[in-house]
Amino acid sequence: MASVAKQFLRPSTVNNLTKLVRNFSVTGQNNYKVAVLGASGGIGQPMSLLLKQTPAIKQLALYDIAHTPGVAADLSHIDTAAQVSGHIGAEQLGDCLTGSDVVVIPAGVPRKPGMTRDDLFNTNASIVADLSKACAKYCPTAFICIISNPVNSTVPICCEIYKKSGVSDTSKIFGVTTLDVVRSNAFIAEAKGFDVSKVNVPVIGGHAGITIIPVISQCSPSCSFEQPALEAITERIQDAGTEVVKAKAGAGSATLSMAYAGARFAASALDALSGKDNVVECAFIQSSITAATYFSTPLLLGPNGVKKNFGLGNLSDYEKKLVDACVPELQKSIKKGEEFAANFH
Ligand SMILES: NC(=O)c1ccc[n+]([C@@H]2O[C@H](COP(=O)([O-])OP(=O)(O)OC[C@H]3O[C@@H](n4cnc5c(N)ncnc54)[C@H](O)[C@@H]3O)[C@@H](O)[C@H]2O)c1
Ligand SMILES: O=C(O)C[C@H](O)C(=O)O
Repeated sequence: MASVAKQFLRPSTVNNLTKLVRNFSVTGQNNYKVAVLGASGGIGQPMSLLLKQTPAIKQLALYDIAHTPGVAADLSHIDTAAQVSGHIGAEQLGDCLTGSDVVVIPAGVPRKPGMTRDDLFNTNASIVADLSKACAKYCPTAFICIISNPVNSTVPICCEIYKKSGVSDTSKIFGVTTLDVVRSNAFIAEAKGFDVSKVNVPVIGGHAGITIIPVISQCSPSCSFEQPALEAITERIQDAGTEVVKAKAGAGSATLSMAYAGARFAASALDALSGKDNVVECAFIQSSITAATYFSTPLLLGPNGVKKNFGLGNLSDYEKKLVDACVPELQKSIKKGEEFAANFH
């Protein structure tokens, strides 16, 4: 199989706001409705700011259980085309979602020091299940971009809730693992002295600890590390979320970098919807690539979701060992999500 790196074109979205706006000024018509669920949060607010500046968006619908009228009023004063609406509380969720083409979901609580992402499950599982049920009802054909942790369980929850709601097509439900790609690009560019805007590292697996697998052997431009350095940078990427949680010392987890990564993935979804070619992102989706029924790999996105799953590509022996260790961990998280959804009403 040809190396994914050759097929894994740098996503159409880019590494700074100006290019992001220019990128959509070229390809995006002012056509689409994007909803953000959890829009008042640490991720939701900066991500909504970035989305407000995307010409392809004609309506930006902001939903939360608190503060959304203020966030919407604030953003609506920005002189860009997207019309902003604020929606607060369950009775306004339907209006927020109806007609949405892309829904981004950062709703839920973040980690504090000493917690794992799985420790968030008891709180965030029901939040994501409720919001998934509403998406299945009001915008069943939208791209659903789940940020809320634990992603390795919340994406299966969303898919199962869709099926329970009578929506069999779950092919546009994505776990947003873009921050792992963004981090890998940044850390490797720094280590190798590369121009970071030209670095692309596929990240496969899931979004927690050892399930995060940067495929450095497929890095573009190509690079290599001695084994100790390779293990060190791999572990830094796997633990990067915890690095931020510790640095924030109880004030939460990554928000600004996630807002950037979430806006990038949403912009790629809009690119795909508009029919742009070569829209490639890694995301956590239902998958038959490994024994885990959900797995993140590089995906070619199109108007109907995934056009092509590039799979694992050629892995090094080290990366194959990482995948072997990842799969049972993923299977446990997936099962936990599916069992929750089965009992959710
Ligand atoms: N996928 C990733 O790479 C990634 C990266 C960073 C953070 N996260 C996750 O994103 C989530 C949000 O993090 P944050 O820092 O923005 O948290 P935050 O607490 O700052 O914001 C969360 C927002 O969700 C809202 N909310 C809570 N329940 C809701 C509901 N039922 N409906 C709608 N909105 C609701 C809250 O009011 C709040 O505004 C966390 O679960 C965090 O772990 C994921
Ligand atoms: O680490 C966290 O809890 C948030 C997020 O998953 C991250 O990777 O930053």
